[in-house]
Amino acid sequence: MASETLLCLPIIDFSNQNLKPGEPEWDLTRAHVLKALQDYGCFEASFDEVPFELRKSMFEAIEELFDLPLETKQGNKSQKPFHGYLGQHPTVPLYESMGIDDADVAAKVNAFTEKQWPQGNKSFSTTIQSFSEKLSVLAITVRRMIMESFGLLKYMDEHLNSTNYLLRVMKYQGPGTEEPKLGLPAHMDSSMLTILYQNHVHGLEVQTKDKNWTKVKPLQDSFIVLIGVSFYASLNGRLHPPNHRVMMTGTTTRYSLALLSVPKVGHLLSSPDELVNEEHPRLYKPYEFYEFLTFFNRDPSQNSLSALHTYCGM
Ligand SMILES: O=C(O)CCC(=O)C(=O)O
Ligand SMILES: [Fe+2]
Repeated sequence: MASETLLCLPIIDFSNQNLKPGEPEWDLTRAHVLKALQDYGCFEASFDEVPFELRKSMFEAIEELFDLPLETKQGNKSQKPFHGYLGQHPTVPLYESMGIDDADVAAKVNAFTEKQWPQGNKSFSTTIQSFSEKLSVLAITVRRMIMESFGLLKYMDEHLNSTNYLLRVMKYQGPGTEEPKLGLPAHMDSSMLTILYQNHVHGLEVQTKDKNWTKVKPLQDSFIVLIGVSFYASLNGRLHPPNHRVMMTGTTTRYSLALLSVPKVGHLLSSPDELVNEEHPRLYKPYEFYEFLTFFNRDPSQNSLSALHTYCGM
């Protein structure tokens, strides 16, 4: 379907100092979050806890990483599907990406950095860790608000402790034409929650409920928050993850990053009984995220929700 429309996602401000559970501002913001996720599965977030200088350093760090020789980048391998180096794929020639697991944990980031730069690169590690740690606060806030909205307070700690943070960094080459070319195929994120941040080059498109593909052009300072399939399953289908893709035009390189809240190895995902009733029968049997990802990885071209249904649907 042609991409013609421009989508102005709801913009929600998380910079307010009074944004604390129990405060009126919190309740108001939580209502906006719920409405945006019900309508689109995603929204734009402004969040000034990540300083401007750090955002700038982050793109410099990512560029430096992608400028390394291909063999070095390909050395970034992982047992976990979709975590290591991805790129040089004939169907998505513009796309390259790498994953840094536990990107908010200094020791883990250092280990990644040492593999890429055996001689060391302290500023890369510091930038990645600091950015991820600061941005994870936004992920926690949004997840708290979602859990509260569905009356799941008693599961809050378990939910927040059930994930770690994977940072995926992306590079999309400009195709050198004004005719849009596929940067990243349509998909839903398997994560619990995803927070995207991009340089000045647009390209993200989201499929709305009426099935139209619409361009998302976030403000320069905005993050895009999307709900993932793991949250959909944990909420027994209450919030739907958005289908999204990247389309590229022109000659400028697009850099983007995604901070993914992903279920920890061994954690069993299941929806609380409170969200199961006659109107909402249980959708999935409890499942382990990485076992599902391994199953999904056998045919990543399939829709991840139908893959989940095949894997553990009731
Ligand atoms: O580059 C983007 O803006 C989107 C990336 C994305 O959807 C993903 O990594 O799952
Ligand atoms: Fe995505």
